[in-house]
Amino acid sequence: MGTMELFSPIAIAVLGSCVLFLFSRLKNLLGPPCIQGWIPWIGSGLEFGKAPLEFIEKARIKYGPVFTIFAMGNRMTFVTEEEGINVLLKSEHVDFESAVQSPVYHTAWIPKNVFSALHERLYALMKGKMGTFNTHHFTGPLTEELHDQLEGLGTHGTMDLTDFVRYLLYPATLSTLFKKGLFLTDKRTIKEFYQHFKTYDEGFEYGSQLPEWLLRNWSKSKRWLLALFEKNIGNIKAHRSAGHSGTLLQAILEVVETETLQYSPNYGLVLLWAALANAPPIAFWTLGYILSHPDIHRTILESISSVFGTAGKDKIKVSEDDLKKLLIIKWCILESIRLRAPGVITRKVVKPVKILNHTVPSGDLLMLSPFWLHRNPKYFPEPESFKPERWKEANLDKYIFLDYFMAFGGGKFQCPGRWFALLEVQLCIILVLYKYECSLLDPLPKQSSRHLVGVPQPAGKCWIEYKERA
Ligand code: HEM
Repeated sequence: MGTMELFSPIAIAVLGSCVLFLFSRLKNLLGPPCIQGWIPWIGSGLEFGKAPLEFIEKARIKYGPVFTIFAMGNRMTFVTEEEGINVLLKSEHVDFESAVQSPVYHTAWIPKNVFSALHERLYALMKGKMGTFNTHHFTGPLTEELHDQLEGLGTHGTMDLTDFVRYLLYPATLSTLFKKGLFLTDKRTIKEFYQHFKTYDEGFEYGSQLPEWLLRNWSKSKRWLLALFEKNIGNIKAHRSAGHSGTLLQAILEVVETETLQYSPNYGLVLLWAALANAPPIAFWTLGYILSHPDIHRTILESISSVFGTAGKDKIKVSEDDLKKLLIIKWCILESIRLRAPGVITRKVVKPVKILNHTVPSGDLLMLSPFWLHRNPKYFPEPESFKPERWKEANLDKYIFLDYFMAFGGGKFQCPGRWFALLEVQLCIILVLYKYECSLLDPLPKQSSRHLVGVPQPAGKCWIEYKERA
């Protein structure tokens, strides 16, 4: 073969792809162990998709503290211990925005350029408005809204606990963060709203990855919710109660509209999901855990009586001081969040990073599972037990959680709604247990392991019986 032939375009292309192939194998060799299945692109997606939470824990046991799962064209590298967690939370070479841009586009049609242009400003705004200096502004309005809802429950009844907490928290959250009385006005809209939000929330994870034509019902509900915001956006912007600086959504829309007039309903939808997807299931789990631990239930009732007296009929006001005296309830909420933490948080690797003796290549999604991290006995002794008293060790006065508690994520973009979420669940539990004698009619269900995004939902129904205190 002559030199000219050796350098023909075909030979160069073949040689080039061999080098690329070898290079990618080498990258894989240096990278963490990879579970890649045998079907191109889908990889281990089929098995992973069936029960993702269990799949990642089995992978950790088999492959060690850092491993990669290849599924649906994505490389997801999981970190489970200090070294990897530090990289995920602190390295300059991993990025939050690049990791969530695509899911945000799929779930709310916000284009990547708009999202990047606005994200830092909106995050700073939410962190301020719902931060520790400001949460006390929400205590009064949330309490009032919850009282109104409790009145609708009557003197006694039975209800599915999931519906019970939604019925209390959806209107209270929307009125406080969006606009008083938003959406939930007449019976028909309430029913439709609940149905569409449920479908949207349940399909959120698939919707964030798969093409929309595969998910017709989900897509219909997403469009319905977007149309609802479109119809109401003028009204939301116009409505200001006297002497108030406006709601969180109003402030967000002001910032969005400095950049574009087109995507206000889309931002409404993102905030709707963030505000309603996690806190109500946490209220479910907390009430569920309290009511299925008689000693803890009794201690809580005693502390509520010592602060507000025993009669359950008054529309009590709750002060910051009262909340401090009811620390046991906050511990129960945090312990429930520990045990029912989101399946994953994620960042994108933008420059290769070294974790233990592996190099994780750029383009990988770096993933951490708060749910499993909270079950590591190295970080939380007796991890499966519901032990509110472990929160004694946390410096909650200084707003510091326990080490390795990662349910709200961490680093620069930790959940900006965490203090608001804790407050609303606290108020909900106080007011329910003050007004009603409650008991569960079913054993507390297990968590569903179908989803990785957000707080796990219960796998089955659980009914609550409530009766006004004499
Ligand atoms: C117990 C309830 C909640 C849990 C467990 C939770 C958890 C989380 C987690 C894990 C993240 C990702 C953080 C990261 O990747 O480091 C997040 C982000 C976020 N959360 Fe929450 N959250 C809760 C309630 C709320 C509430 C009530 C709001 C109210 C609006 C909210 C608003 C947000 C927003 C807007 C983001 C995205 C922040 C960004 O774009 O940078 N969350 N949350």
